[in-house]
Amino acid sequence: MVASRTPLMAGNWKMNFNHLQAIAFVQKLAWTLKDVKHDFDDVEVAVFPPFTDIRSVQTITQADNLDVAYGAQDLSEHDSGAYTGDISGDFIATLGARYVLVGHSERRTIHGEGDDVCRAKVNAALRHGLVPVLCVGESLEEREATSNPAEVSIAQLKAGLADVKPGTDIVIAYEPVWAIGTGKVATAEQAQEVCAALRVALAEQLGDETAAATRILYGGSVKPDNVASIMREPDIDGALVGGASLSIEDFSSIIRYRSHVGA
Ligand SMILES: O=C(CO)COP(=O)(O)O
Repeated sequence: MVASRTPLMAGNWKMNFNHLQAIAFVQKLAWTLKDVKHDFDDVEVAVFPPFTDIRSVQTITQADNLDVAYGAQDLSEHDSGAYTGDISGDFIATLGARYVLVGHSERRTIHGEGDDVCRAKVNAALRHGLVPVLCVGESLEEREATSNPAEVSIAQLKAGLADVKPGTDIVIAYEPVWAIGTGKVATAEQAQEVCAALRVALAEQLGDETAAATRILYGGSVKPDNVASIMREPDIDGALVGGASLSIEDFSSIIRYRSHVGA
């Protein structure tokens, strides 16, 4: 269990960067962040590269003694065997990864992963000592069809965590589908409203102590110019960044959000 809600700034590279590009990117990120460590002392940084890059990211972070965690963007719900194309949580953990995304909206919509699959994947991650980052969020149609914008996310959270025990180290990422890759960021108030409701749902499911210690991230068009206002909200403990995490300049600025004017 995390002792406190250390802010987590996570870059989801999606299907970008081959392993050679990943090496160049992480080396440059290390170089860029080296002299400004005091700006983000108490912030945890993580990247989520494609599977084929993880070994290279491990090597670079070890060689440079770099304080950047990494994780996979998905995992198999199975541990080993005849599952062509699947990647086991065991393989990911053996590469020194700390995290794994589960139920990203692109997996849910493009690959048809429903709540049962997400639940099995959360359990698989935990079996291998990985911290699952369970992604939840509503589509525009779902948001418009209800008076409670948190309804869909709460249902996804409860289903995904159905077998999780109190005290387990997990991360939740609220990513409204209508804000992903669209440039349409949720307002800080909209993001806070759902994240606060998710914390209440966490408390109902796993108890107050776990809910108070669990990090809830916001994702969806996070950029250097909106991250500080999002991070000011009391129930938002970090960001899951897509497009802007592919730019050294933008991602390092997001990591250093505390140094932004007015932050
Ligand atoms: O899906 C996301 C992160 O997982 C968000 O992507 P964008 O930051 O590109 O909107």
